[in-house]
Amino acid sequence: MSDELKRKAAAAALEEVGGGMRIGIGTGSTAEHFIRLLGERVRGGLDIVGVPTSERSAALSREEGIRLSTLEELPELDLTIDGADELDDALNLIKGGGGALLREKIVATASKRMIVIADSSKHVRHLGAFPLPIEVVPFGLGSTERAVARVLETCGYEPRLSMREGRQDPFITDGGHHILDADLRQIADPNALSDALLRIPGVVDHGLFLGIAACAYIAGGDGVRRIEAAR
Ligand SMILES: O=C[C@H](O)[C@H](O)[C@H](O)COP(=O)(O)O
Repeated sequence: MSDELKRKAAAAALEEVGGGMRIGIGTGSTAEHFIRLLGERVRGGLDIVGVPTSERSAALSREEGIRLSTLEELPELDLTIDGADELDDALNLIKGGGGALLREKIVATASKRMIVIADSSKHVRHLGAFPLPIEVVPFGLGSTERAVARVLETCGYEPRLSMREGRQDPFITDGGHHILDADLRQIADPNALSDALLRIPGVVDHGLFLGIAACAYIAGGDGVRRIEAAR
């Protein structure tokens, strides 16, 4: 069911893709539906070029016959279409459940518009039930973890942190970093938390995408809704 909803959200967002566009290609199970549907359109003659947000999405896009480029060749994109782990009414997001948050944020902010695709279970009143991914450099990991815990406490959260594990242990992102997942339950002030985390030198970025998404296609039992960010 949820997989079918993800496909419906992806199909609705695909309508926004036009010939000649430079498209940021997201990561995750919802984005994979988008990549497959985009591949069908490309094989049907649609001429676009994609910039993938992960090695996984790059591999699938190539299998689908989608022409790929980089932000070095194309520093500005027309549109990025990507999934999310959580989104609220203002279209603030938590991303990074699949570990691709850094490239996803770079690609989304290099785009004129970011469109989120999700099933309705991802649409929440307040962000935070999904653990917030925090990407950290391997050097100084112990100290960075302590600094993150201190920042969480200062911001009023219990510092429930876990090092994400992967096939290699710990998990390694496409950029060669690790991920700390912070179980915050509910994020009261996402902007304050974002600023505080980004002041820690060992933190590369985190999964809060604030004021980045322009619209979302959310698929539920009653169809696909399109929500615009109020700005
Ligand atoms: O790092 C992964 C990405 O941020 C994904 O877009 C996010 O985790 C949502 O993935 P899914 O569509 O599989 O729920």
